[in-house]
Amino acid sequence: MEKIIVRGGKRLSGTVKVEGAKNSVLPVIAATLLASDGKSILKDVPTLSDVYTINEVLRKLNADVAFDNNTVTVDASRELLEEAPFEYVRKMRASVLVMGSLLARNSRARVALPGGCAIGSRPIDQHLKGFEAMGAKVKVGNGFIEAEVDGKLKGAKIYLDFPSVGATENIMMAAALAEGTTILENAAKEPEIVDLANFINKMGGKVRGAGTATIKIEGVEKLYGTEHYIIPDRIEAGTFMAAAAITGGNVLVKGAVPEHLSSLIAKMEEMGVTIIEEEEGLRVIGPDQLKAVDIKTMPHPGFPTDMQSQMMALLLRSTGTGMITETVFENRFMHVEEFRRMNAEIKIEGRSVITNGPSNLQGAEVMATDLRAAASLILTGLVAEGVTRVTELKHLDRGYVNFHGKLAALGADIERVNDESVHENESIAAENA
Ligand SMILES: CC(=O)N[C@H]1[C@@H](OP(=O)(O)OP(=O)(O)OC[C@H]2O[C@@H](n3ccc(=O)[nH]c3=O)[C@H](O)[C@@H]2O)O[C@H](CO)[C@@H](O)[C@@H]1O
Ligand SMILES: C=C(OP(=O)(O)O)C(=O)O
Repeated sequence: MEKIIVRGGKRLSGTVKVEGAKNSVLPVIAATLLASDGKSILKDVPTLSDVYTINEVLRKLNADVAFDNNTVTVDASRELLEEAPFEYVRKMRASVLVMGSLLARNSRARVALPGGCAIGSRPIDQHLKGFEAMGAKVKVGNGFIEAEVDGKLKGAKIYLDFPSVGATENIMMAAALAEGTTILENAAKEPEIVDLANFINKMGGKVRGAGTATIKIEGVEKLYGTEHYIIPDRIEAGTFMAAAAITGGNVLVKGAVPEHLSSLIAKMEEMGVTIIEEEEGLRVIGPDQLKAVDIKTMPHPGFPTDMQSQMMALLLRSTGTGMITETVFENRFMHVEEFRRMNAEIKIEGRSVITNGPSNLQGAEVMATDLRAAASLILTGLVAEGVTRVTELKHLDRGYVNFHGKLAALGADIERVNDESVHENESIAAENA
C-alpha cells in the first residue's frame, strides 16, 4: 500500500508553482466534445488521475485524445458514441459533465448515474431540470440517465435552485449548440465557470455574463476546436498557502491569482498570516501563533468548501475557539475522526465543527477520506509531534500533482513510499512511542 510519511516540525520556505486547475480542466475537456470541426489544444493541464479518467471517457465516446507535456489534444470531429459507463463515473463524478455536450452534439446521451460519495449524496437534479427545460426527455433507469431530444435542444429560461457549479457548466455546454438563447439564473460564479465560458467563446460560442448570477447563452450552429490555457488551481494554491501558514513558514505561491482567493486571503489575514501580492504570485508568511476564526463555506465568492478541511488543520494550531460551518455539502466532516487520531480537540455540532486550540497534535496513522482531507492530514502532519502516516492516496492523486515532492522542496520532512514491510511499521511505531 502506498503511503505518505511526514515528520513534523519544519518551517517551510521557498517557491512553489501552482498547476492548472482540476475543476477547470475537467469541464473544459468535456466541452471539447462540442467541436465537430478541428482540434482543441489545452495547455497547462495537470497530470492528475481525474484528467486521465475524463480522457478515457472521451475516448469511449469516440474522440481522439492525446495527453503529453501538460497538453491535452482532442479531436472530436468524428461521429460520437453516446454512453459514459459506470466504471468511469464511479471513479470520478465529474464524468457526468460530458452529458450536456453529448446531448447537444448527438441529441442523445446515456451516462451512468453517479452514486453517493464521501462528502455527500450529490444529486444532479438541477442538471437534468436544465436539459428538460431545453426540450430533452430524461429517463432514469437501470443505473443510467438517458436524455434525448427530437431534433435540436431549444434555448430556455432556467432558474437553478442552488448555484450548482456542475449544473451551470453542463447547461452552458448544452445551450452552446441549442436553437435560440438560454438564460440561466442563479448560476454559479466560480472562476472555473468563467474559464469554461471563455473556452466556449473561443470555439465560436456566444456566452455572456459568466461570473455573474445570470448567464446568457446564444446557441450557434457549429463550434470549432481551439487553443486554450487552463487557469491556475486556486485550491492547490490555497493548500500551499495553508502549508506556509501552519508551519510559520515563508513561501511564494507562484501563479496564485489574488482575485480568485479573496475569501481565503481575508480569513488567513484574520488568523494573523501575512500575505503579500508579488508580481509572480502570493507570498505567505505564517505567524509564530495563529488565531482562531469562524468560517462558513458558501458558493463563490464565499469561502470555498474545497478549502474547508485545510482551514480546519490551521484551526487545530490556533489559539482560542474556532468554528467551521459547512453549508455546501451535507457530509464533509469525515476528516474530523482522523484529526482526532492525531489528538485534535475538536467536536461536531450539526453542520459545524468547533475547535479549541492549540491542540497538542501528535503523529498517527490516518486515512484520507477524500481528496482535500488527504491534503489536510498531511498539513497537520507537518506540525504534529512525531511521525504521521497517511494512506488512501488515490484521493490525493485526483487533485494534487506530486504533493509530497513539492512540500519536500519547501523543506518538509516527507516521503512517499510503497512498502508493506514489518520493519518500516515497527520503526515508525518506535519513533512515535
Ligand atoms: C469537478 C468540480 O468542479 N468539482 C467542484 C464542484 O462540484 P459539483 O459541481 O459537484 O458541486 P455543486 O456546486 O454542483 O454542488 C453543490 C451542492 O449542490 C447540490 N446539488 C448540486 C447539483 C444538483 O443538481 N443538485 C444538488 O442538490 C450538491 O449536492 C451540493 O450539496 O463544485 C463544488 C462546490 O464548489 C466543489 O466542491 C467541487 O470541487
Ligand atoms: C470535491 C472535489 O472534487 P470533485 O467534485 O471532483 O469530487 C474537490 O475538488 O475538492
